[in-house]
Amino acid sequence: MYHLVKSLYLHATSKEEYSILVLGLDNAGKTTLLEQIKSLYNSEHTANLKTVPTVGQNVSLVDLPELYLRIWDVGGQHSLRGLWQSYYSSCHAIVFVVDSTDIGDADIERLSKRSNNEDVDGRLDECKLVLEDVLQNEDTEGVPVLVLANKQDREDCVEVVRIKEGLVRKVFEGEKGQNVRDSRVLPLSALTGTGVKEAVEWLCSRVKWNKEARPPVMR
Ligand SMILES: Nc1nc2c(ncn2[C@@H]2O[C@H](COP(=O)(O)OP(=O)(O)OP(=O)(O)O)[C@@H](O)[C@H]2O)c(=O)[nH]1
Ligand SMILES: [Mg+2]
Repeated sequence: MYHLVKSLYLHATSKEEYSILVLGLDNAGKTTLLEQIKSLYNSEHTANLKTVPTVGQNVSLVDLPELYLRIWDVGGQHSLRGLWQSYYSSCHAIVFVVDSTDIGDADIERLSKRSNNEDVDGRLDECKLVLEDVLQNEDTEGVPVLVLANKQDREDCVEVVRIKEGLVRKVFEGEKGQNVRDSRVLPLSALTGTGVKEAVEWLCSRVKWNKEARPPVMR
């Protein structure tokens, strides 16, 4: 009887916890995004928008009405990207943050046609290769991916529709895009907070949708 009551109590008081892995090149805005998420869902937290490059990881547990999100923000510098794969098998969704001001015109088809001395693409090629690498890893198979076109507050940003059509769709539909998976591209300004709520809402709906393939942990 005690055990029954205890398990009923635990069932009534516990919530599902899902892990979200935030990836992207260095300087994309991952840590700024995490700060905004924390301040949006925790009234006691004031966002620290004076970030420094992440060496290692930042992790936060976000308490939402229906579930918990454990958000992992990992360093995006080249030398740190090798660590990303150790998070893949236990994450429930991946957020890939793109700096919309550092990817030229976001048209990967034109990349191959340009001559070597034309340097107008910012980090488009690097961004494409890194995203492909994430999608190709067998441990990310079937994991929902949210691409965030960040820094949309800046005048020199590329619009989200171009990032979607010129870069993301081509990577996802290309031979390195791997299997069909749930994905979305959304605009964001991590600095001002515009688009943060929509991003979190999309993540919540997709991790629940995918919970048979990647079950949550109870907390
Ligand atoms: N204008 C603008 N600047 C942003 C935005 N998001 C981030 N930044 C700036 O971009 C720089 C890098 O932001 P971080 O959040 O530290 O980038 P990161 O992706 O965590 O970088 P790493 O930790 O090196 O991987 C900082 O100067 C931020 O203030 C944004 O939406 N708009
Ligand atoms: Mg960081």
